[in-house]
Amino acid sequence: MGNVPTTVKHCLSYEQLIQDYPWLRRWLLEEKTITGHEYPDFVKIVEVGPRDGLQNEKEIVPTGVKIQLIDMLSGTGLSVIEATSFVSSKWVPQMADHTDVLRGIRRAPHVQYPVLTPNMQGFQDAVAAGATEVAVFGSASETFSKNNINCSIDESILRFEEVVNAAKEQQIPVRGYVSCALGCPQEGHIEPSKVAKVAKKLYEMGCYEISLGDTIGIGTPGSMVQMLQCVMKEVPAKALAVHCHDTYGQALPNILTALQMGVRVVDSAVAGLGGCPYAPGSSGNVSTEDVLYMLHGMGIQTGVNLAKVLEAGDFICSALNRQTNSKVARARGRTP
Ligand SMILES: CC(C)(COP(=O)([O-])OP(=O)([O-])OC[C@H]1O[C@@H](n2cnc3c(N)ncnc32)[C@H](O)[C@@H]1OP(=O)([O-])[O-])[C@@H](O)C(=O)NCCC(=O)NCCSC(=O)C[C@@](C)(O)CC(=O)[O-]
Repeated sequence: MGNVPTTVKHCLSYEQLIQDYPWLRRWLLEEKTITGHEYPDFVKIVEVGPRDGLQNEKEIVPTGVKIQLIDMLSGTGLSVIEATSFVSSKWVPQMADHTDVLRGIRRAPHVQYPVLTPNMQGFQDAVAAGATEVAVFGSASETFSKNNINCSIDESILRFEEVVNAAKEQQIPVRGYVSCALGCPQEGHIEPSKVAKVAKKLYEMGCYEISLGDTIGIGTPGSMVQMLQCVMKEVPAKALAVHCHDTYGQALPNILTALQMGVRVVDSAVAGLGGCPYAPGSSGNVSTEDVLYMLHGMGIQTGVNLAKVLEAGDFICSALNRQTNSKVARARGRTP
């Protein structure tokens, strides 16, 4: 059953309410719609805090802290926790301990722990460290591709094909990212057709899910609609995820818009950690706590326990000696 405002609940019985308000009855019982939009019963959350959240930290975060964070998140009901990246430590020093992190975590049976692998070297190192799921990460912006992974978009596609083919042989699922889906820190506006082109290539080569990244958090529901309309001509909604940074405070409306359009997977980071080292000005990911609060408030299930995610957020904020970026955590007085 959906949520009925508590103030209203106290005045009238639930039965009385749904009898008196046909629109409410329709929403709660029949159409599962809110103001005319269809929403899913369940949304999958992909927790990216340990990777996207921590990769930009200036001070090296102790490996033990990363492991403890992932272990705490494993007990929250999350089914996917992106653990680390097998990238060059010269490019991203914070992820240099990828092997120790992956080997150190206590894997929960129901949880996948994907890791980023930009090329065959990363893929081989990841598999040697015990990775059972990997992610390749491309971009819709030429400049960002060059800055982030030191190659053009076309070159990156060739590299990813190698990774995906090798992964297929070992039955390792591959997720694909398209960065700069709503704008680029260097090029500004990115045509939706460019996003769709890269998304299509990743999907056709065998990525089971394509995560569309608003890397610098610049999008609005308007640009999200335009981009998704274009991408959905090439990749089915069921294979798409949205990955929103909250630089301009647009992440939740953008996610809501994506859900209205049929997206069922949302990336987020505990405590709103994050920022991309190659995207100046990008702030944290949308916080997992805030996404859960919104979804649960709409009667959408996630299987994730908000209270336990708040505890993991307390832990990492204390370890980093910083305030949470989660509005829900702040509203609940959880500033370490
Ligand atoms: C892709 C490379 C490696 C190319 O880097 P490169 O310098 O072009 O690599 P190369 O092939 O020319 O090799 C140069 C050296 O790097 C080594 N190397 C080569 N590959 C690897 C590897 N996998 N792991 C470790 N070392 C590696 C290689 O062995 C060699 O070592 P040397 O002989 O000089 O000692 C580099 O550009 C890189 O590591 N980039 C990673 C950037 C990154 O992690 N960015 C953040 C993640 S993306 C993101 O955050 C966006 C996302 C996904 O969240 C979505 C969104 O928000 O939109």
